[in-house]
Amino acid sequence: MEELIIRFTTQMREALQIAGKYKFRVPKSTKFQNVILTGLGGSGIAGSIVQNYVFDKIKIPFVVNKDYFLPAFVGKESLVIVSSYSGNTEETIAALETAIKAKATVVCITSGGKIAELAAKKGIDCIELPAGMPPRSCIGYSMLQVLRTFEHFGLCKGVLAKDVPAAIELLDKEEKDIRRKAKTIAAKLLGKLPIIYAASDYEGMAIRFRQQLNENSKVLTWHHAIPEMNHNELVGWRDKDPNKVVVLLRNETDYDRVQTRMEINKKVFKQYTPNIIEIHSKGNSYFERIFYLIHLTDYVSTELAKLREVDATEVAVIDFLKGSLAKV
Ligand SMILES: O=P(O)(O)OC[C@H]1O[C@H](O)[C@H](O)[C@@H](O)[C@@H]1O
Repeated sequence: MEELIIRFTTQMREALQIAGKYKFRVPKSTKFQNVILTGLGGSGIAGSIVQNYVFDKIKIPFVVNKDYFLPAFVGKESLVIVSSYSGNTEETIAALETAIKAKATVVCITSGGKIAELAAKKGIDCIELPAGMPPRSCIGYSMLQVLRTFEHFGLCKGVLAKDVPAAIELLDKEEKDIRRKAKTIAAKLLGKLPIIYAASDYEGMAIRFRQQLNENSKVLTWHHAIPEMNHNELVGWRDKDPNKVVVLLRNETDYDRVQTRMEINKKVFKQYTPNIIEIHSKGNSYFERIFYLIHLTDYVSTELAKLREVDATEVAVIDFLKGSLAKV
């Protein structure tokens, strides 16, 4: 896993090439009434992050779907982006079949599997990714193709040409510092329950970190977003527990009232745990900050795996689950 994280900016460069070369079958002038991205785990998360980004830009509804089913409104006027790295995730295949039946415009993002087969059979747009890696390590490949699709249909602009190259430069420059920071953070997480908080527009990022701690470090963790957690979860902070560690993902650009909330929240957390880690992003654009945080927290997850003496790559329990499901 660590080797894949080390080559993250190489992956991003390759992802830019894949995006640049891909020629869509569906014309860019096609207009939609809504957009749905369907995908699970390491492939669905790109959708959640892009959803946070386009929230204040996109003029039509955009729903991220992590299930077998699609919303009832999906029809001829919908764009359905099907994201599955392996192309074999049963929930995503089911959603693709529903999208085809509903006559939606479909774009698949995959390295192969049944989804690539179905896309070829039906003549559907399919952006192919290099195969053979764990899906969660391919977020650079998948996120850039989601952005490519959005840019093709005029749903956002400038990210691939400007923000992503700037992010690559930033990560290459910061690589040593990021790795050093990751080791320090992982040491503070060891043996504790991490509780991740971020501003709402970085909730996708908080989920990504949670998922990486689950799959790579093999730990339980939870996340919540601010301001929403100020209206419920904050009241749950009542018992002193030095085994909890709060991880605040912070950005210079976080809305000022949210930053004020974080400061007040810290005062509350401090009454119950001495462990508060603040991770500050770097970068001048949303995606520079996102890729900075992804890269840093990916390393945190593998450093924590090393400290816990677990294999970051294996997901035996998910294999067991899929094997059991296949028998039913
Ligand atoms: O991207 P996909 O191939 O559809 O996989 C979706 C998910 O499937 C499995 O559960 C893996 O353990 C996850 O890491 C992965 O993110």
